[in-house]
Amino acid sequence: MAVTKICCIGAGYVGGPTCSVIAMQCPHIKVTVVDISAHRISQWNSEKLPIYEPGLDDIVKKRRNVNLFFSTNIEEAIQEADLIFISVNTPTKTFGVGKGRAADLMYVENCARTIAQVSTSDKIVVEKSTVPVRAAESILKILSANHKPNVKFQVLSNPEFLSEGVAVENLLNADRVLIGHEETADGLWAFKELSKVYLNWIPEEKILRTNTWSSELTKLGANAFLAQRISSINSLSVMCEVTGADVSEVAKGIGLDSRIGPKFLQASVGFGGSCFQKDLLNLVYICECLNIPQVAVYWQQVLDMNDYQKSRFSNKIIESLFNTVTGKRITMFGFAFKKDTGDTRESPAIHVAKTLLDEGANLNIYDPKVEPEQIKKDLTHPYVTDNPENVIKSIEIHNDPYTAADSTHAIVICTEWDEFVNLDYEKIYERMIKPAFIFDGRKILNHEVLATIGFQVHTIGKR
Ligand SMILES: NC(=O)C1=CN([C@@H]2O[C@H](COP(=O)(O)OP(=O)(O)OC[C@H]3O[C@@H](n4cnc5c(N)ncnc54)[C@H](O)[C@@H]3O)[C@@H](O)[C@H]2O)C=CC1
Ligand SMILES: O=C(O)[C@H]1O[C@H](OP(=O)(O)OP(=O)(O)OC[C@H]2O[C@@H](n3ccc(=O)[nH]c3=O)[C@H](O)[C@@H]2O)[C@H](O)[C@@H](O)[C@@H]1O
Repeated sequence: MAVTKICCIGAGYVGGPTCSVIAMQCPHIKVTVVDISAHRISQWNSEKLPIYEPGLDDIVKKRRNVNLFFSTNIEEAIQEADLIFISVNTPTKTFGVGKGRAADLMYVENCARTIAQVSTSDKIVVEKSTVPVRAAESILKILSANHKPNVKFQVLSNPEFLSEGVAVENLLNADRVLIGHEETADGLWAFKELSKVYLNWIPEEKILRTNTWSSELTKLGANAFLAQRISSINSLSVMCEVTGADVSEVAKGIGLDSRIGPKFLQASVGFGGSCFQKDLLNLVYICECLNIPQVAVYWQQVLDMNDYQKSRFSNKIIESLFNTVTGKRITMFGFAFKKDTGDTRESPAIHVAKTLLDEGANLNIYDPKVEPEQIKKDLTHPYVTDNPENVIKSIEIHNDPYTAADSTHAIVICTEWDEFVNLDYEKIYERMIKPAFIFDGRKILNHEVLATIGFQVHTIGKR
């Protein structure tokens, strides 16, 4: 069998871009991305895609309705596919056993049940969602217990390593494609079939073959390592602020060691995004279940340091503004969890906004890509406030950075959007209440120039 039809369940930040790139690189394969959300599918079929990702619009325009399809007809897409990616969300559980820590595998399990129920031919089922180690075992058990006669399944683990904002670039030039398979002849066969899809554009030496459990654990481990580097440099940023060292200089000096390397050493307001926290919590929970508390405590510290960094930054804003922000108006530049995405999941900006709102501040928020409705949704979520009406009264969402800064006491940079670097800060300064403050949570601005203009400048990791 050669794979000619792929179905991807889950049209999100992973399923959408990944399948668009597969469709572009494999014109001979029909790729159908399905979702239970009719709204999401209609967005994928519209002019304005549901996610902002540089380069994605072009690919979708070229391949949509050629060999790339977005559909809500999940059963049909599963039935006709040779290979099925499960790319659904695996959020942190919000209830029951493991609440607040374990990954909720409900959506993955639902997919497995649907696949088993509707499949009338053999399938390769590929776990692309990030899952706890040994999740493939549960998927296989569900498939095996519910399948139609004479239908066989192989389950592969093929975790995704893309970063939002550079997803297309990451997918086209992946550092590696990791495929874990069952250690049997059928498992090896399934590995080869999936490899053949990637070999259309990924060099063979970049395809890494492991057993299923290694593959699952590698994904959690990779995110834990990346997050750990950020917490490590953020911990040094605290020391810099009390000693007079400069964290940018320290990071450069550390990163020039070829054993360490320069990436992921950018001190910040703290890491955000849908995965680092979720995957670390999951790793910690797995360690506790495996009765290895020493390892659990080790990784928990990465999260604790991140919480500390987010609180430190928010508290610094209040302290600097003479210990009160009640009734003051503050500008937030950036709401997404990083630049070049409209995604706000676990964005540190939400933490900063919550702290300031709790203290009675009013906020003018500007982000080039986050939808106003999303900002309102995030800031009126029960985790953020028990008084949503009050929050709505206290925030203004702007579509221009200059009006956002008008008559405010301070600007807080929460996201490192390139456009913030080149704004006319003299013009902005003139329109602000004095003394005018800038809190650069991303270390992207020229602080000397800002100080010369008259701003009181505060940043991370530098006195
Ligand atoms: N966002 C990212 O950058 C990355 C995410 N991941 C992992 O990939 C997985 C997916 O993440 P995202 O794409 O960000 O999630 P997402 O929330 O953007 O998309 C998931 C989609 O799955 C759909 N869905 C849920 N259950 C379904 C079902 N039974 N049938 C059909 N559709 C269903 C949802 O409606 C949603 O549209 C997660 O496990 C995540 O940890 C991995 C690497 C990168
Ligand atoms: O599993 C996932 O979801 C993905 O998680 C991250 O990707 P992503 O969250 O999209 O973005 P990152 O570039 O990793 O940034 C995460 C957060 O860390 C922050 N960050 C990043 C790098 C740095 O040096 N300092 C820093 O504070 C970013 O601003 C952002 O808030 C990983 O980088 C991907 O490899 C992985 O596939």
